[in-house]
Amino acid sequence: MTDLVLENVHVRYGSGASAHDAVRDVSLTVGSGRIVGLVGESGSGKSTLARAVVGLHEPHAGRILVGGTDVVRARGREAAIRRDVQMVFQDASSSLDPRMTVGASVEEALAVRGTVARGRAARRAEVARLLETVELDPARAGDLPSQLSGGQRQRVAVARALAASPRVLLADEITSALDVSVQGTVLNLLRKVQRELDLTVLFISHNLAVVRQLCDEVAVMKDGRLVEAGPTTRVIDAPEHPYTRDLVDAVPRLAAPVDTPTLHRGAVS
Ligand SMILES: Nc1ncnc2c1ncn2[C@@H]1O[C@H](COP(=O)(O)OP(=O)(O)OP(=O)(O)O)[C@@H](O)[C@H]1O
Repeated sequence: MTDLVLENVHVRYGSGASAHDAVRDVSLTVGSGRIVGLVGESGSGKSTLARAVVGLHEPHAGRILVGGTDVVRARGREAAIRRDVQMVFQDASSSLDPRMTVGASVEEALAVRGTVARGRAARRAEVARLLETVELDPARAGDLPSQLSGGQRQRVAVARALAASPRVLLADEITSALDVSVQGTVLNLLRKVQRELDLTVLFISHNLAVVRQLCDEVAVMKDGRLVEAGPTTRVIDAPEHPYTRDLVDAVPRLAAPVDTPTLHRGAVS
């Protein structure tokens, strides 16, 4: 059981006159095994917040707790805590080494994170298992990223994140670089692994229709601050903050709930 708790988190870029507070006093809880959507217009601070959680930015103030442990203080000291939180980015093309095969890339994630240290055969078996988990044929392990589709590359990125056996996954616009036709399959995969592994997920997205289908709760950011958070249906169907209302009104289909055709709420494909 691992929850992610943000307490009064501030993240500042630069210093002095050029200082810019990209995240201001954000407090948010992602309950264990829950999926919380983080929405807000471009530049509102969503990625900065997620990057602070995985240690790519140092918070200027506040606490970030994973399963009750302050990860900012523990960082650099406890590899196990670092492994607990993994992030998948928007563009798998830039996060995968183009010269490295898919299998080597996943194996590297295992090796760097120390998940499997027992010889090559064990690592290869673990790579095959991870590829199967993300529904990629292990026979593709010898392929280069350029031989895969965008959706398949994103599956490899998910497999690399899962190599660390994380308890918390941050997904930052993981489908926005993909064709609409494959977005649903990647989202279904995310839901499948979230359920199978009981992951705690912070799901950053511009797409409120997807957030409505996927997320238990939603948090709304504007200018670095959290302006509203709550159960997804409540926030989308009865927004309290005018900014949330504007976001919802900008997506006419949200006015009446609809099924997103490629995303299956009940059965996991
Ligand atoms: N490395 C950086 N140095 C300085 N400022 C930055 C840096 N990265 C982001 N910012 C600024 O911080 C603010 C928040 O940016 P951030 O990327 O976190 O927003 P976002 O909500 O994730 O936007 P998007 O949806 O476009 O990804 C913006 O004003 C942005 O210009």
